[in-house]
Amino acid sequence: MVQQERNPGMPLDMGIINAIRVNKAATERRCGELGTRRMVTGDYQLAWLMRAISCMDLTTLKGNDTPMRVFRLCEKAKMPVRQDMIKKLGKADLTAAAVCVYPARVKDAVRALKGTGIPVASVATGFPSGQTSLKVKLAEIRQAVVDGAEEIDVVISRDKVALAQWAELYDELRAFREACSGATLKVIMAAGELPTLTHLAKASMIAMMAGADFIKTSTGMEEVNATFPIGMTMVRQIREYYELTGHMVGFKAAGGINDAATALVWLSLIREELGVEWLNSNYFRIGASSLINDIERSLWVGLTGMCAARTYMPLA
Ligand SMILES: O=C[C@H](O)COP(=O)(O)O
Repeated sequence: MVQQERNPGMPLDMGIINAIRVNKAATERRCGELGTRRMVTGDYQLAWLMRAISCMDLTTLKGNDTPMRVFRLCEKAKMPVRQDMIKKLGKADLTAAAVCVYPARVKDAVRALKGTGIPVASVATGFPSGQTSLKVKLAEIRQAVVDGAEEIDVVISRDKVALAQWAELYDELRAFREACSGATLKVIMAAGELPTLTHLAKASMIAMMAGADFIKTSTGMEEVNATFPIGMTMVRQIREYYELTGHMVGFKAAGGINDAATALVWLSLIREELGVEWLNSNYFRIGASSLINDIERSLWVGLTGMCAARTYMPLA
């Protein structure tokens, strides 16, 4: 599909922000319906699992990440599923959407992915807590871009949300967007650390007004990460923003997504709430450090009707 013009953002409109309210009970009720009807099966399921892979930011965010671990992850991003399976699935090739690493590992990933067209995403701005100065946050973004990251996953200042400092939040995100220059800006809401779904919805709208290309649920390190009520709240703001401006903003679900069945529910949430136009890597990502193997095993089961032996396909 043709990619739309990048979201340019818009001036902060407090009238819109003040009017945002989320009905938690209704949101949870709606989420309870997900995955219970109209789920894809058979060949369609295989196609959807492949879609999930092509929308995946393969991630490693560990204190003990080394160039070798990043190299191995990049090899997995280039060939996420065994070659013979890809052939059986009737695909010419299949890759992950991006590889996501800490800033110190960007150069390793850029080197490993050279010539593949797979972008490197760097977390930044004092990930995961964001508890550092604006000056340091901006320097971190700029350095990651200089090192070759094409996508920057920034964290919001949760204190600004808790204190309802909406203008300050907008200004900071605007500055992040400028520091990214041409790189894709993904704004992590760290939703599990925000007081309510209404705060999350307001912060999501502000991120889009400030020019976010994607809004992302979580760092993967909060106590509560990518839940469906969190995702539902965010994608509904994406829909509002689209109706307001005509700009499609992407959505990234991240944190604790580690089985194929859950990944499929995320895909159906996007299809039902935003439409199939969003179901590609320009507008939808799943950030995950341990999902790919379960999807690979599910593809195997779908292709052969048998479970893969531990020795044939690693469990993790
Ligand atoms: O951005 C991606 C997340 O950090 C991944 O979280 P996970 O390790 O729970 O899959």
